[in-house]
Amino acid sequence: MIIKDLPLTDIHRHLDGNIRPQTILELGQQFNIALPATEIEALRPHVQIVEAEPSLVAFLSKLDWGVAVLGDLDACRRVAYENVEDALKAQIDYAELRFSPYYMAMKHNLPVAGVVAAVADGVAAGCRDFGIKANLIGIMSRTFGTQACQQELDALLSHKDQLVAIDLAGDELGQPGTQFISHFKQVRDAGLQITVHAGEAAGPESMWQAINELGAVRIGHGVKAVNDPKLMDYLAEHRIGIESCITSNIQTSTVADIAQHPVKAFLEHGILACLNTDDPAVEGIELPYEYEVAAPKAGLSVAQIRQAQINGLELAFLSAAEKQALRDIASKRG
Ligand SMILES: O=c1[nH]cnc2c1ncn2[C@@H]1O[C@H](CO)[C@@H](O)[C@H]1O
Ligand SMILES: [Zn+2]
Repeated sequence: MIIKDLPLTDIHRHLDGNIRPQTILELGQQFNIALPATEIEALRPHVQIVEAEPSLVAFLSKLDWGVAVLGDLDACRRVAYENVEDALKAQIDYAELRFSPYYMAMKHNLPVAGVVAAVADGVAAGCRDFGIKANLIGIMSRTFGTQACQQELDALLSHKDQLVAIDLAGDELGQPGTQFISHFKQVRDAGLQITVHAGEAAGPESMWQAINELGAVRIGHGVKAVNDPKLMDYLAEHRIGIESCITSNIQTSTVADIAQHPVKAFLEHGILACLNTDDPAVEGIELPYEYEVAAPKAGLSVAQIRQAQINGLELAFLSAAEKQALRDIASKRG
């Protein structure tokens, strides 16, 4: 259940994993790109998860058509803008939208820094038109290796004033965090916050590495922490946030059975875990589904779901004053 008089946040939401199937069709037409289908229902299984995929990497391939139709910077601006509209429709008060400019630029050789500017522009226009608050997190797509990530980081840091944090996403098993120590030193030197996808495909050691060597203050997914009691204690004690994405974890086969999802154990342990979507259009879900269907199936009580909602704002990369402003707005409407 969503508590109406508390701010609703989605702080783990990939903008480039949330490109509408209809927009994929339209942009495909606009840029003369041959898609696997020309009609929305036939396209859907190519861009959306139908049943759980065998692995994270298999799941991630479903994002590929969405970025394949980004034929110019205006297309990037459009999907960024539509993402804010989607967030409003999902009742979200504050979103942290993350995106990988290299991944978005790749297919049509767009200028990577240009993609960052276009996304920032589209999100700013969306926030003005739809009246919600959003910040941007820049992603380094580890799947494409360390050199591509350095190029991606250069582009992101050239627009660092538009970003609140940097993330590392993609193939966690194939490209371990140990390869990205120098990248994250640059992120810390630039004064940006750090969240890292870890403990999703790889084990708890990947989370320790993200915290100790990369400087992560939040972890995306982190499901494998349940296998490491010392890490559970550490996360609680040091207030390292866990950005849980229950449905995503089922669809990537990271968690076999939703009733066994570790987010309940995290909350019981006093860890700051919150509920998020990950890639809503690809998953075919939205944030209310995570609160109203997925979280109860994962065994969360009403009080635990409420705590998760509170944690989402607590973990947000916002100042205390910005958080209070969001609380004030929500309490008036409740
Ligand atoms: O659940 C996830 N785990 C790891 N990486 C992800 C997930 N969802 C999307 N991406 C990755 O994020 C970038 C686009 O924002 C891409 O690198 C995509 O593969
Ligand atoms: Zn993610």
